[in-house]
Amino acid sequence: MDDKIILIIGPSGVGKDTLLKSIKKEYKDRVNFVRRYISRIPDKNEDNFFIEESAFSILQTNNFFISSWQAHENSYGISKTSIKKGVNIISISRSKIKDFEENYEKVFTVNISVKREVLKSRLEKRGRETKVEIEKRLNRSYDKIEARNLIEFDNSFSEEESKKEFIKLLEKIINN
Ligand SMILES: Nc1ncnc2c1ncn2[C@@H]1O[C@H](COP(=O)(O)OP(=O)(O)OP(=O)(O)O)[C@@H](O)[C@H]1O
Repeated sequence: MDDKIILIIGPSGVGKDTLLKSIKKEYKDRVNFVRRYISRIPDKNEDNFFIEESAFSILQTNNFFISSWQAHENSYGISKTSIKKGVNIISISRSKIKDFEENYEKVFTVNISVKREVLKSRLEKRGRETKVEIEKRLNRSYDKIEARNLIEFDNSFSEEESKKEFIKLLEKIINN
């Protein structure tokens, strides 16, 4: 099977980690859920590697990451060795799509979105950020996404419904 990279992008709080977590058990033998290195403590929806900022910069200097970025004052990275043969799913920054498209032929980018008021209520309910930080996230504006294979995914529905729709999409990509 050809290697495939499925990039998951979308604003903070849109439900990326929740969506990936919901399908993990079912797909763990068919899909590599790539864990990110993050310089903050992961919350309960995440399965990532937490490392100190100082360790992060050592890894970065030593070319450990295929892609790394800063978001909301934290560092995020994907190690080169964590991408495996077959299908890989990775939650990344929308600004880093090219890092993968330059290295892999079959890259699919799934843009997760919800309406502003849904995003607001999800961020408030999660309670990870302060009111001011939430307002900043809601007021961020986004440029047009440049991606080779861009797929839009509306995540405004219940977790159950979103999961079903996401599985449909995933099957299409895997069997494509
Ligand atoms: N379909 C859904 N229906 C209702 N609530 C949801 C849904 N999906 C996610 N949530 C809730 O919304 C909040 C944000 O979700 P999550 O942390 O998965 O977002 P994220 O996109 O991964 O954010 P970040 O990029 O900041 O890590 C969580 O509290 C989660 O429980």
